[in-house]
Amino acid sequence: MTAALRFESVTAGYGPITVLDEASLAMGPDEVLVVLGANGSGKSTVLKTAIGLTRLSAGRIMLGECDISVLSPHRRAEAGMGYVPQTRNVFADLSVNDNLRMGGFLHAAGLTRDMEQVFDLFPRLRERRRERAGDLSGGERRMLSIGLTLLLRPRMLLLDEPSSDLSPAMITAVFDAIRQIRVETRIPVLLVEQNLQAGLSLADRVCVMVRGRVALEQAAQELNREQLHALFLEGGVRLS
Ligand SMILES: Nc1ncnc2c1ncn2[C@@H]1O[C@H](COP(=O)(O)OP(=O)(O)OP(=O)(O)O)[C@@H](O)[C@H]1O
Repeated sequence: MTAALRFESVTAGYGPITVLDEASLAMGPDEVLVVLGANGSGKSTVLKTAIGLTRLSAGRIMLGECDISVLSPHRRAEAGMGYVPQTRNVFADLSVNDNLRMGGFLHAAGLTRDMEQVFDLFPRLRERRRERAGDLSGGERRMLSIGLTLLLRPRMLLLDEPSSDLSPAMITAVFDAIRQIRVETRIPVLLVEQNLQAGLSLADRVCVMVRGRVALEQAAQELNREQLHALFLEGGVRLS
């Protein structure tokens, strides 16, 4: 079966700095692949490399049967890669409604329906749709950020630490929504997480990064907790 996204011995980084060191991983066409690892192990760099924001010095990246290693980020977005960054990417001075109207400009004909789908996923956004995005809580902004990406009708989702800086209740709401997106669309998801419990709750496959290398890639069901502990300790983080 052809993977939806595959890294083949990818070495990549920022300018002269190498972060990913011959990283290989594969995400099936109907799969949630969760990338775990300690702080600074290179998780976010995996996503940034997937969407073309780093310098690739060796290896290649395949989107289905296509080698996208030299495609620009906007071509990768056109090819259906929907990226939700960790940092806020909403227009603080615009209302929730106007953010979504701007985000949905590519599919204007179906915008009303698409916006309703976003509001169905995130009822909290419907309640606050006339308020400035800058006045939303961190969790609500994360919801809006995911909603904006969904309006592009992506063929895969790449999510960078959707749990970061959120309260437990917000983490539950955001992860329930990701689960719902999967039920409705079956699109594959590449999810970077530091929150082990949240990440594992969605994972079909797990990949653990240690200092820029893929130290483990395995079906979530087969995951050996001891091995996971050892890898996190190697990466400098003690699991609770
Ligand atoms: N724009 C950048 N320029 C130079 N170095 C960077 C840049 N972004 C990240 N790095 C470095 O790359 C390494 C991996 O960072 P990355 O953000 O991928 O790790 P991470 O596993 O996602 O960490 P965290 O969980 O803390 O977000 C770190 O040493 C970091 O300092």
